[in-house]
Amino acid sequence: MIELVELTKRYGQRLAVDGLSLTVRPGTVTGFLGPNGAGKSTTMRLIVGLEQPTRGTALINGKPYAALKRPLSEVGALLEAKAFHPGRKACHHLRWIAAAADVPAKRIDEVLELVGLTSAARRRAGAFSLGMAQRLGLAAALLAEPQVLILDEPANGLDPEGVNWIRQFMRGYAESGRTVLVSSHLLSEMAETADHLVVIGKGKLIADLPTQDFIRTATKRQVRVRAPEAGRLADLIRLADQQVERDEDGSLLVSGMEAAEVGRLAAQHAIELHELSPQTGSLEEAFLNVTQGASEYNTSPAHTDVTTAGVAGGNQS
Ligand SMILES: Nc1ncnc2c1ncn2[C@@H]1O[C@H](COP(=O)(O)OP(=O)(O)OP(=O)(O)O)[C@@H](O)[C@H]1O
Repeated sequence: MIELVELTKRYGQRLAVDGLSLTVRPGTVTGFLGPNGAGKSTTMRLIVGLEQPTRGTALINGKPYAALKRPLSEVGALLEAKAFHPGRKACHHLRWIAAAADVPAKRIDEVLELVGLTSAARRRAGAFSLGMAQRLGLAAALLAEPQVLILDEPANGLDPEGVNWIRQFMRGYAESGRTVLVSSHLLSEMAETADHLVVIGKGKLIADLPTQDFIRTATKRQVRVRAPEAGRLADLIRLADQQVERDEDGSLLVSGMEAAEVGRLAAQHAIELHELSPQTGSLEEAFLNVTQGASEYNTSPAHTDVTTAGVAGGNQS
């Protein structure tokens, strides 16, 4: 379990983490989300004692990192993919960590096998691709079979097989009763992996709740309806003071009513229905809704102005 109490980190004028209080529980994968610069990596570094808080505390299994007797068997962290000596072979990198953590050498082969790096064990880590470096970092984090796993963007650089593997792995790890905290910008991936979400913006807590609740509360709930007499049904819905819009494919998207209510209304007026389906929003939609205004680095809309773009002196005439 990880507990943060009023955790705060200031760098000069900048409050990177601002009074974060939350608990990351065992048995679940907790996704840690936030726009760029929100303070996710800083929070993770504070948890594992790589930074000192300006104020507040971070506890792992009830203790600050520095007070853990066998830190590597309590918490494994993958924070920086290329945190190894580039000239060292992968197996040698793991050997010194194993020695420091008092882990038997045979465990090195097990973790290399687990992350799919057995065939690269004797290659120099400096020549590894980003995906291979991530796998090696994960192998190091897992050496002492820690109770708590903290992963900062672990899917970064992984190929599709690797992304799928890490998702299954994190789920399995949490199901065995351990704690997993993982940050990621891959929201569709997070929607499938995380049971619970912590969302921060500008260092502050925005949301801390189960993934499905987060999506439900932060997105528009709609019901899609297909009916030959869509126009008549739309009029009845508006008469009931609810909102309805026509989608491009001719179906209706009703807001403010449950599917059963729309079905009842249609039945009362003998309107034939060809589809009646509640629409669930996406994690991406929910994330964008709640982090509006909490993002420091906003971009302009993603379209290209063809009248001026890419043409030096394009507005001369
Ligand atoms: N060592 C440091 N010195 C000064 N400022 C820092 C330092 N580390 C982080 N910051 C600042 O703290 C803020 C939070 O950064 P952090 O890397 O924790 O965000 P993040 O949520 O992990 O972002 P991203 O999604 O881009 O990785 C940023 O404004 C960053 O510039």
